Amino acid sequence: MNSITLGPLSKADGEIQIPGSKSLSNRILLLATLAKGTTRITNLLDSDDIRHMLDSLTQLGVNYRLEDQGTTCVLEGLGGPIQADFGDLFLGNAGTAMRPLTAALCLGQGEFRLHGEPRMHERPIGDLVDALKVLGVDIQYEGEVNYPPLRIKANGLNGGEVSIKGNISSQFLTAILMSAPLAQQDLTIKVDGELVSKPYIDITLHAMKQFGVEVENQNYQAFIVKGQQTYQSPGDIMVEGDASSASYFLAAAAIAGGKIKVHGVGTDSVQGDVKFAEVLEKMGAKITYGPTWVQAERQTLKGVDLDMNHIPDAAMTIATTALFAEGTTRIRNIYNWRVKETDRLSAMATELKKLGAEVVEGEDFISVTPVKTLQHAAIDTYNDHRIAMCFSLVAFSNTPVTINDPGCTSKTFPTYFELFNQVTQS
Ligand SMILES: O=C(O)C1=C[C@@H](OP(=O)(O)O)[C@@H](O)[C@H](O)C1
Ligand SMILES: C=C(OP(=O)(O)O)C(=O)O
Repeated sequence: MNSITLGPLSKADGEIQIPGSKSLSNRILLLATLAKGTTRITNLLDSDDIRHMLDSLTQLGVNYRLEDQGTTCVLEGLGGPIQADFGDLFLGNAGTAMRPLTAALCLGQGEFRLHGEPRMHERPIGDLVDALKVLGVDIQYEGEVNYPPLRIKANGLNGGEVSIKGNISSQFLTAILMSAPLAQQDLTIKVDGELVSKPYIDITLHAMKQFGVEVENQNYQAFIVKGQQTYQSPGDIMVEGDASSASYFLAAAAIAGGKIKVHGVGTDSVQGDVKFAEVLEKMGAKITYGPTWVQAERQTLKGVDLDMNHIPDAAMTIATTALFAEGTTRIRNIYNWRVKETDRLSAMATELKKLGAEVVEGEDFISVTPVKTLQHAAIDTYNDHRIAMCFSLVAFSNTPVTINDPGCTSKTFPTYFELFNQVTQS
């Protein structure tokens, strides 16, 4: 298997322009498709998750052209539902393509099959399917109940009232929200139980607003959306930098000597993962912000004990940053790590232990206590981009680290190791 060995490194210094947000790129592509008018999207992320969305749009007859090495997309909106009669869509392991497209395809009239990589077929989607069935959709599982592949015979989406469980993934609610304005009547969506990853709903509502649709948000417990609306293209729209991708560079500076300024995310950002910088600050790092940048600088770090349900992706970066902090770090309320690219709770515990760290894996938490000297280990990445990226930080210890299958960062950040090498020194 392909692998890279990094470090030992002693310094992280420089400025980084972070690539576009995955969450915003896929939301904007879908909304631009449903909207009236042509949208010019700049700073689009060029990665596997976005390519799966774009390839699906091509198959569904949507016209767009890519410019600037895939970071600009000029897309002709349909001014309503997707018109295709048929589609057999491969969505890799992109939750932000699979879940929103499942709901959006129900708005039209065609027959569709949605499938993905083997892991996508292990990631639950039953809560979304149940809600779509209540809204009158003919949607079936091809194999195991609750998991893709799915088959849809679309005939529009009814309005009315629907409940959706919020405790597995916020992407199910995001999916229904984005399609709701094109439903046949007004729709009230009630959230059943706890809503995980709540800030991602703010990203959804923000993107919908940019396309001219307002949602009544009743304290994240119910959402009211008027039916029979038309999204309006804003014309030009820029995708802000990816706050989860920024986390690795901010952590690198907080751990190593030096200073890193990340451009593309800042106090103006709509992404919840910007709050990762606040966690670093709580650990002791020096953080400064501007509207579109964040800078981190090293100070002595100490462990924290925090609920990180709102920043599940960036929380993985905290798990490896914890190796450089005094005392124990406990990351709580992250149950849904288990249903992402891999079972992240189990995988993170296994790989952190390989380095010699003391790790406790709970049902919904992980705690990490560092040791003075880490052992050299070959880190397995489980086809999980974030495992590859967050373990690169181990290179700031006195021992090198080997990352197996580093190419898996292509899901959201194909140029990660290139940029990491640019701002780090031995
Ligand atoms: O809506 C989104 O863009 C996302 C929501 C989160 O997933 P969950 O809601 O499943 O936690 C996050 O982990 C994922 O990377 C992107
Ligand atoms: C959970 C993630 O991805 P997805 O959008 O496929 O859910 C992630 O990027 O960490």
